[in-house]
Amino acid sequence: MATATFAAEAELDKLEAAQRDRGPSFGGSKQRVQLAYNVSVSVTIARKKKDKAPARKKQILQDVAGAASPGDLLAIMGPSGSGKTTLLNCLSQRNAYYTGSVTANGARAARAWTARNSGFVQQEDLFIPTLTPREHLNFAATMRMRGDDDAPIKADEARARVEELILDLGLTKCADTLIGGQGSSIRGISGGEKKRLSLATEILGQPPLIFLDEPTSGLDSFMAEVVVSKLRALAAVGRTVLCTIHQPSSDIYEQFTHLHLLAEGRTAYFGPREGAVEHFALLHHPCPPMHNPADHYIRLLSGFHEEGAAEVDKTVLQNILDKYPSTPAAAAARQRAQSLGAPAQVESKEEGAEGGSAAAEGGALMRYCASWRTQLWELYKRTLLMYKREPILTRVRLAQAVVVSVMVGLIFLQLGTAQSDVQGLIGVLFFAILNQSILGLIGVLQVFPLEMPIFLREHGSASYRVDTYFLGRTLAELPIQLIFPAVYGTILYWLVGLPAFADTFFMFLLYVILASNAAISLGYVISALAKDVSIALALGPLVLMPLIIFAGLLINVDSIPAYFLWLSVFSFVQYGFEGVCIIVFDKLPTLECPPTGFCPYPTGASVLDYLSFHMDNKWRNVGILCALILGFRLVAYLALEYRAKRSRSAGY
Ligand SMILES: Nc1ncnc2c1ncn2[C@@H]1O[C@H](COP(=O)(O)OP(=O)(O)OP(=O)(O)O)[C@@H](O)[C@H]1O
Repeated sequence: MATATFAAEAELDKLEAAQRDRGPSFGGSKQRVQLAYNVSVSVTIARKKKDKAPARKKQILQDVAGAASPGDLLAIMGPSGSGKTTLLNCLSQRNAYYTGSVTANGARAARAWTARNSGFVQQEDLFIPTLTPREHLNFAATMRMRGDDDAPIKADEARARVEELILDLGLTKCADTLIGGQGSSIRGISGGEKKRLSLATEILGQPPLIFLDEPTSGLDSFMAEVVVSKLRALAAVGRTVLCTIHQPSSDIYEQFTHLHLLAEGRTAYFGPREGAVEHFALLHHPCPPMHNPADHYIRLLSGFHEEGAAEVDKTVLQNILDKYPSTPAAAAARQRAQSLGAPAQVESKEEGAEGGSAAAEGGALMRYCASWRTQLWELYKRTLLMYKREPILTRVRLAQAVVVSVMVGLIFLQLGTAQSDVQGLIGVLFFAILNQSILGLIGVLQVFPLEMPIFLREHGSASYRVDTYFLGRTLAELPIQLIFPAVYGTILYWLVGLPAFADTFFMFLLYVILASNAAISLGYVISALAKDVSIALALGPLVLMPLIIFAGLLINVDSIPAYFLWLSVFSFVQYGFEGVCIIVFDKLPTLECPPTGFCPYPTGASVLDYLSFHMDNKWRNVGILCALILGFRLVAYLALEYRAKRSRSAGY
């Protein structure tokens, strides 16, 4: 065992020397982290209503212990379902519901500390598809990089670091190509390039600790080797690198300094890579000559103890797992973990021995690198760029506003003031508000569900706050949300021939814009709460329907049942409709009556009476619409905060 450790250290020395010769490249880490862990995870499987079986606990990880120090490239290996991702999530504090301990340099690794001092490369590559790798990295650098004095890094230094990484990770060729993917029509960069971009994003800030979940998944063997050799180079300059990996090729396997082999949530081996050969030989399962040891171990841990065996034999696996704690490898692992700072006794977070648990910390304040203003500005710019790069949606919405207003304007072309025009006037005023409300609400339903995984990831890695994200995103959309209803309202107003008074026209536009924005704000609430786009699209019309019914046309506002009055309070369609009716009919003091026969609406005021609308509500409705806009937006923001908090404490 000692021989194996020395061999690994000698190899590390060689790599470090090569790295020094090659120049600064990945840059050394300011801090060094020794990680030691001993964790268990269990989940409660809820009782099904049908069968009478009680709820039961499922053990996912059981006393899984190990350690990693600067220079280590630790591979967490095991068959599918063995607990690799769960372990990585515990070590990176993304899973807060473990018992046991994870220490960094001898102290409990708190969640906020880990978020600041580690990079986490997820299995799934998540990027804004309309950005280029260079833009994405520059954004990440501004948000996450700190200088030597712990202050945000200067812009030129950040750019230089981005260029260095682009070069180091072989991204030069695709640096200015749109990333694509994520449901966008842009084809974008390749899977290997995305994986290297993920790695570049996470090591930008030179974190001393790097976690990677299946960094080679979806890559061809050459690209997989390239990625793992980059990880080895990162370890060689003093980083502590831990990754899960399913079944590495022998060349990739040779790059790892340490292994943590898992099966059924238990440790089958922890220690230096070379020591595994000796360990399995000791257990009478030596790796056959000329075999990839990784294949041999995974076969054993999957229960196939002989090459070519068709049936799973769990007794061999149980034997390996049961014997592990009493092997020299386990003793060495315990000694190493203790020397790297693991507590002698495992303490349980659930029992409160660890004080503030990571779960409780989930809601604690994260420390951000960029200032509040910088975050807001960068997020605002990024959203604008996204709209600029995919202009089709914006163009379609503008076309919608123009086409609908022209069409409706032509249907109600130049209405007069005769009794027969009153129905048309009421109808077109209702439609003016209704149409913009529906389009506004539906138009934003997909905003947050589509971006949620990226938002949660970026927020989770302390790139930006929830409020700056929400404000940046919504402020960038504001010009569209003001201009399009204004275009729609202007065309409709003059085609229909509504009273030609400047104040009436501008008040009309104000109501159309405010009602549309109240609907958009409600759309943000649904969008922030919905788990995915389809749920948001199903909820949107459901929520909007009663608000339309209570607008004052389909049912008189005085006839709304008492038990629904609370709901009608939120009907922005009603406030907008009443508002436009007030300003238009106020300017129509007399409506032409037929020479003979019934004349139900001799004046504009009689129309308002019929609708139970009140002149005094003209400015009150403006105020209520503004309050609804702010209120709905506040709720949407709180919904995002809630989701971010849940994701921080539950692990993502
Ligand atoms: N929240 C949960 N509830 C119930 N079972 C869970 C939960 N999370 C994980 N598991 C189970 O725990 C086991 C380990 O899961 P984990 O994702 O860590 O395995 P893995 O080794 O990473 O698998 P793979 O290689 O397939 O990604 C699996 O059987 C999984 O189904």
